[in-house]
Amino acid sequence: MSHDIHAHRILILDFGSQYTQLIARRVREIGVYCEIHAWDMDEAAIREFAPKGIILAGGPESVTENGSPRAPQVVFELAVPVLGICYGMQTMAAQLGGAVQGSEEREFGYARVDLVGKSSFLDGIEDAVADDGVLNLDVWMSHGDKVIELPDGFKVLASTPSCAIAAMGDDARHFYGVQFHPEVTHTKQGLRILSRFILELCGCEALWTPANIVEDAIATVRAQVGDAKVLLGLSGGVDSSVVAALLHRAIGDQLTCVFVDNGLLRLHEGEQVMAMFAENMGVKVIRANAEEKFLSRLLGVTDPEAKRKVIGRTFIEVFDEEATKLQDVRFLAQGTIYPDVIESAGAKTGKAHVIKSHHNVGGLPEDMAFELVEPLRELFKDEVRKIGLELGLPYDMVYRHPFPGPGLGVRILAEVRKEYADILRRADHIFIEELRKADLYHKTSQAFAVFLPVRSVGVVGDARRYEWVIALRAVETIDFMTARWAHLPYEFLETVSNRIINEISGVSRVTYDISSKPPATIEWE
Ligand SMILES: Nc1ncnc2c1ncn2[C@@H]1O[C@H](COP(=O)(O)OP(=O)(O)OP(=O)(O)O)[C@@H](O)[C@H]1O
Ligand SMILES: O=c1[nH]c(=O)c2[nH+]cn([C@@H]3O[C@H](COP(=O)(O)O)[C@@H](O)[C@H]3O)c2[nH]1
Ligand SMILES: NC(=O)CC[C@H](N)C(=O)O
Ligand SMILES: [Mg+2]
Repeated sequence: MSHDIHAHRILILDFGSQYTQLIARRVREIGVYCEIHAWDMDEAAIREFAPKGIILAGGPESVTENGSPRAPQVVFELAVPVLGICYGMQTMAAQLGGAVQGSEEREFGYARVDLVGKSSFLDGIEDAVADDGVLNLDVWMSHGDKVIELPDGFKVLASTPSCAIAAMGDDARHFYGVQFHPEVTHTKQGLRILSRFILELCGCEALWTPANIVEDAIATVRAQVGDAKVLLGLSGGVDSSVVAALLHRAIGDQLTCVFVDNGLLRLHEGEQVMAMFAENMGVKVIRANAEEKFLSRLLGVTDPEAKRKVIGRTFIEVFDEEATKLQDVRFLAQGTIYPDVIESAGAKTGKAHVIKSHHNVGGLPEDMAFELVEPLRELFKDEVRKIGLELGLPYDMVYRHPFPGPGLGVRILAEVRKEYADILRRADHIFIEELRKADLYHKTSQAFAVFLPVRSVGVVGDARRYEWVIALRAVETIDFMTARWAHLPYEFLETVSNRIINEISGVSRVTYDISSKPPATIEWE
């Protein structure tokens, strides 16, 4: 391989902020590999990680409280640049001899900071020049506490009327702190500020590009797998499709995909997956028709968590059966991506509540005979998509909305029955078809229909109708952790509603879900 794309890497220590993943995505966007670890990461592990620079992220706690988190001391002893953002800046100040003042009052939202003092960090980056000749930056703030005394060696780089030390820096050691959030798009020069830190001050090269990532992943998979056989569960969703394309390029015929028709898929999904992979790309795909099996196991099951568990177990059973038929399959490939890894780490440390069990995380049996191949483990969804395009998958496949493994099973708010699934599939298809027609599909992040097991009276062509209710759900989100319901035009919703009620005789009423996440989740179960 021509270069090690992981050699130039940034370490991000997380203090529990909502924005830490966003920082990581920005660093990757700049073209540099990074990892997020908890703030109490082991000192030896930090040394071994050998970062070219460290970012201390934000967090909900207050540095002024006893027992609040601190950065491991080694962070300041590695002789690499360190950037503290918000809580990260505050703890940096406190740990290096400055002082932080607590406050109940939060400064939240847009702010204009004055740039004061020269530094290799912020020089030449500005939004505007005020009448008095002072340079300004438009930034986004979210804090209560503030640094009131600089540590030795630091000077003030930016200030606002309410926050005298809005940025600080020590050019000799390349330690910097910003009270504002450069990772959010509201901070207009945020990406330039982060680029300056990562490319110029840390001296990282931008090696993390789709072409390099693909080349690296192929080499890694070949080294891991040798000439053994690999089985991949292919859903037709973005992640497993990208894994299929990647493995096909890396190991060709050693790859066999199993597409499981569990009876809970979208309309024509099976045919589309087979056409795309088996017919066009020459990938070996087995279609496992397991509708009977899934539906019979789901009989009488109404609890959402119970459904997810039944579906997860049945998937593994089908994979096992197919692997046995193929003989000597040593590896099971999965489309696990970086957010899955971060979120299940959170679940492991007990810091996060289990809201719902995603079918593919932690669902694998302990005594599983396979070794795992997970080439997307380090990637965010937007990176997975870029890799998909790099590998030649069509735009429509790469930019499709995600579809959960339990599929329509968690969109039928009752016992799963084939007649319900058939109605839901058609309603969902109409909704998606209209979104595409109205050029709204790519303006929403995820959209689908939900089957409500409630009967409602209607009148269609002079006749009474007493049938089921369909709810439409469409959201806008970047990370699927939080989401806003999509403000679709009324005329559009009207068209969809009319089509569903007119074309599907089992539906008498359509509603639109106007809940955001939180407090609601994206799926209804
Ligand atoms: N119908 C299916 N047949 C085979 N494997 C499946 C099926 N549904 C899900 N899987 C497996 O479960 C994994 C997780 O599903 P998940 O929905 O998170 O990812 P995806 O379907 O690949 O992508 P997307 O998030 O875009 O839907 C998939 O990568 C795939 O390996
Ligand atoms: O593969 C999956 N297996 C699951 O069990 C599962 N549950 C939810 N989702 C998807 O995750 C995203 C967030 O969904 P929630 O807000 O409902 O938790 C949304 O994109 C959901 O569609 C799943 N995906
Ligand atoms: N966003 C943050 O990192 C906030 C830091 C700290 N909790 C404060 O309120 O100032
Ligand atoms: Mg999916």
